[in-house]
Amino acid sequence: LALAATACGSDDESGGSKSSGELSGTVTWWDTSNVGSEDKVFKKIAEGFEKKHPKVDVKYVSVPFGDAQNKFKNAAQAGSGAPDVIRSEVAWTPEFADLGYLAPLDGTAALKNQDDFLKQAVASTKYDGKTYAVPQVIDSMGIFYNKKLFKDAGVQPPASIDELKSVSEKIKDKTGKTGLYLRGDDSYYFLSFLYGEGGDLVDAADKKVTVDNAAGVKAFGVVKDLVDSGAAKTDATDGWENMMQSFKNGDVAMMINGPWAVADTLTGKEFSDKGNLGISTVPAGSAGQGAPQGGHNLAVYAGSKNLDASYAFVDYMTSVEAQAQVAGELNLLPTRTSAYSKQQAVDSEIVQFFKPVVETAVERPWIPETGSLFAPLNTEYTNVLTGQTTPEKAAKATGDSYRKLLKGWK
Ligand SMILES: C[C@H]1O[C@H](O[C@H]2[C@H](O)[C@@H](O)[C@@H](O[C@H]3[C@H](O)[C@@H](O)[C@@H](O[C@H]4[C@H](O)[C@@H](O)[C@@H](O)O[C@@H]4CO)O[C@@H]3CO)O[C@@H]2CO)[C@H](O)[C@H](O)[C@@H]1N[C@H]1C[C@@H](CO)[C@H](O)[C@@H](O)[C@@H]1O
Repeated sequence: LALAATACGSDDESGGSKSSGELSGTVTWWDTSNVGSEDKVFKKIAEGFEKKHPKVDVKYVSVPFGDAQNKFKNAAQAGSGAPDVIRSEVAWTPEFADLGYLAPLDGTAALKNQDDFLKQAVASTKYDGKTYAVPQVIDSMGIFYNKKLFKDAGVQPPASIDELKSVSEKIKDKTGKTGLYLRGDDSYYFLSFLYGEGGDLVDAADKKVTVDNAAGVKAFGVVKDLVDSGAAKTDATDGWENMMQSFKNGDVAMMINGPWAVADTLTGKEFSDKGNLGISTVPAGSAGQGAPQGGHNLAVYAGSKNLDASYAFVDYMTSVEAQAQVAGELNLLPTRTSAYSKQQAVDSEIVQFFKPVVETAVERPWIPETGSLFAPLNTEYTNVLTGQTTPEKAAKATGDSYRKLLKGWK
């Protein structure tokens, strides 16, 4: 890859910047954040970078989350059309790094005060002993609930699957509404149920596929029963839209979701008084309680022609000030410890709720294949919820797919 010589100074061989003068040129940034809610704030912060560096022009490109991973891989592979900076989801980062598409950031201006980052947020940015991204947001999941519906039904947030079912039954009796919207087209929304039965997708330490063990079968049975019993409603497609509309319109009393859903939720008629939005921990299963860890990093494309400005942009967008603003305006979780004591983060009930949740969230193995575990799981999960397959068959089919993906794993 040709190392870029910026307009004012050149990068030395290591990619570190020796340019003494002002940064200049363009930085194209692919942002995957939700359009209409999150994107506005990230754009605003990026404009602050341009004010600080008047000779740099940030080209903001909004790329849907569902398209960005493949779009970036295709562009990087073709060597044309890739952005300078990409918002790289935690599972994409090890894969992009493994493919050589990301610039190592150690020793560059992108990485400042590394010790300030939460260790579980840093984990997905490290690959083969190098740092390939900077953590921007970290997240996990909880039960979002409609306090008015809960009051009308005389119920409290459910702490277990059994309580989830009894609470849903009371809500149905008293208000006619369905208790839970369970997203059916994205198996990330299955993980808290899998962890609740003591299961997991894989055991990376033992290089063992575990999604098809007894706990995995049981977990598929739990979510199937939630739908079959009427405690939850689901859809095989357009899950995000249907879940958000149902909850925002008060058609369901609960959804399991994460901080990235808050800004959009608060635009719903049921939550014009944001005090009506309650949030609680995901229900425990028969073996325990756990929610998944997700989030997003900012990474620099290895073939960027403007590494210096890209490093500076990544540093700026993940700074304490930027993270505090994002916590205040979007209720997203900082990845810097120091950001949690900033007033905007302290004042956010959502951030304060999720802080201990992300500290105990279940981490996935940050290996290049981690992101690829969801496509086969999505198929089986959706088919279980729509009655097209059984928990036993779904677990087995998923396990078989994983053993094809993870060469040599048991
Ligand atoms: C299937 C996909 O499986 C995995 O994704 C996992 C992911 O690894 C999990 O961590 C989890 O992500 C959380 C996330 O952590 C959490 O923050 C939130 O993100 C918010 C943002 O916060 C919000 O700002 C906004 O952006 O919107 C975001 C989304 O709401 O919610 C996410 C969960 O939705 O769950 C993902 C699964 O969804 C793979 O990584 C691929 O993405 C794969 N898709 C490709 C697979 C290709 C081959 O089939 C196919 O050809 C391609 O077309 C498909 O693109």
